[in-house]
Amino acid sequence: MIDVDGVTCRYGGTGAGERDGGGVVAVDDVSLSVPDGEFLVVAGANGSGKTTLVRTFNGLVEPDSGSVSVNGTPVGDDLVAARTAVGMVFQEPRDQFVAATVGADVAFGPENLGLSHAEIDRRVGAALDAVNMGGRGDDRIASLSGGERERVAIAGALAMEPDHLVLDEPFTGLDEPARRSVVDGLRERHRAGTGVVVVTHDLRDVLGLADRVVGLSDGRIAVDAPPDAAVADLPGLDVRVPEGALTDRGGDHVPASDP
Ligand SMILES: Nc1ncnc2c1ncn2[C@@H]1O[C@H](COP(=O)(O)OP(=O)(O)OP(=O)(O)O)[C@@H](O)[C@H]1O
Repeated sequence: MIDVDGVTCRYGGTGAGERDGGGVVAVDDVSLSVPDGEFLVVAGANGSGKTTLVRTFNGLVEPDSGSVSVNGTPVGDDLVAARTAVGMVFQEPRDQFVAATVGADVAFGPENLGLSHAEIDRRVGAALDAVNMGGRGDDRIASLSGGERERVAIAGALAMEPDHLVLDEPFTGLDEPARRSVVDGLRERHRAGTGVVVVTHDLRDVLGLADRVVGLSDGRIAVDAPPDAAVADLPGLDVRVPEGALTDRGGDHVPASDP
């Protein structure tokens, strides 16, 4: 469980305690609980605070006020526990690769947990299988397509066996087959019990998978509802919803279409 309580984050300015004129308020007094196993979509226009908010979940961003705890422990008290429980896949996966080959990259996190070689191998194999990249451990990351890189980045997070997997705009720059492949992987993870948080300003790929949609506007929660109830309000937040979703949502997959 991730618990966000009255969190405010700002960039620039002179520091905590300053309400006005203190730089940009990216997240403004947000409270939110994310239960284990939930598929949550965090939507909102560019600059609405999505990335900043989710980065507080594992201490990548420290709030100026308010608190975040994971499984009951304040994030700042045990960063390793928070980063083990909350796996993060960044907006640009290139930023998070640390090794030249797929297998070495996915193994990096588990190696840092001090696990045995056998356990590391098991986790790497399971994580690559989960994203349909089984048997590709020796491939060079530089030789992969954008969709394959995204899936390797997801595998790297999965190998930590997180309670929650957080993905920031995972579909940017992917063509439809790649998007579909990532969506299928997320659906499987969710079915297997992992909580999934997807940050996006475009709901076409994930609305059908979501248990809940939180819409941000100017750093504040403007919508917090199941998808069926949320869709009517989302276009007002400059969030793209699938064609027909306002009148006829059904099934558990909304086909992606190119912009
Ligand atoms: N490192 C930073 N320094 C200064 N301002 C920042 C920084 N990161 C974000 N901001 C500002 O904070 C606000 C929220 O940004 P954030 O990236 O959290 O929003 P977002 O909804 O994820 O946007 P996007 O969809 O464009 O990634 C914006 O006004 C942004 O310009």
